[in-house]
Amino acid sequence: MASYLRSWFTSVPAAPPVPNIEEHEPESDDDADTITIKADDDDYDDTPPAFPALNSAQRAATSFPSQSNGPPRILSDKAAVLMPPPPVPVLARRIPGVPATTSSSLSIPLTPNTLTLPTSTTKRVKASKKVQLAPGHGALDWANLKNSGKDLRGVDTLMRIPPSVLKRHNKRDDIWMALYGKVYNVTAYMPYHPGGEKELMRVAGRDGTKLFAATHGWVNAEFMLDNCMVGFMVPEPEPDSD
Ligand code: HEM
Repeated sequence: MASYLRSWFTSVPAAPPVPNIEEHEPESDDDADTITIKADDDDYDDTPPAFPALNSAQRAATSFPSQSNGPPRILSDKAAVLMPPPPVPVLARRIPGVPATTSSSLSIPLTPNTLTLPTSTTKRVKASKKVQLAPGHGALDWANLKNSGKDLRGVDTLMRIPPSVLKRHNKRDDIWMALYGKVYNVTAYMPYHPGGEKELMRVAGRDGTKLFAATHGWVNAEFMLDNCMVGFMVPEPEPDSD
């Protein structure tokens, strides 16, 4: 057994010999076919080529004598001859809130009223007085009802209506009002009014033009209520003097 093991160990082949690498200086640089790889990085010349090339026509044509051969000159404060800055416009020099004192004909007259800065950037928003309308009573619903062909006037013909007659129609279920000289039966419109029925009742049976214009002059009541019109406002007739 021991002899077997001995013979097994002694028959293991020996490791291959490590080659010994040595650096050699090239014998001669004159040989053009030989490319020599130098071991030391310090021997490389990393300077970039001159651009434009030193012997280029571009460089020869330059008008700066100091630049003829070297790299471009960097402008220093001393060497640079710069244009003076443009004059500052009069308006740019104004102080907000202070009227301009200049008498220049081109300056805009500044008054504290027009140019004072707002003291706050918060926009004051007037609280809306719109009411929650019942379902099915929006602007479109009213437009549909108005154009449905249903009689919303309650009268056969347009009439001449004096204030005394208008005054008789001042109840929730029979409400007329005058707007810009025309009289409307707004009974059907009541539940559709975004400002609520209470607001309309304030002008029930009287001329509501002033209040209407003060609240929402932009609303086109003439169009919205065209099928509710019952007549025109006229002055009260003179009592018979018999
Ligand atoms: C019968 C004629 C009238 C029509 C057709 C009418 C129509 C309207 C409409 C379309 C709006 C909504 C406005 C919007 O969206 O900004 C509105 C809102 C309002 N209306 Fe009238 N209106 C009438 C008469 C009046 C009158 C006579 C008053 C006052 C007495 C009044 C008081 C208001 C108010 C307070 C609002 C809410 C405004 C808000 O805070 O946004 N309306 N109305």
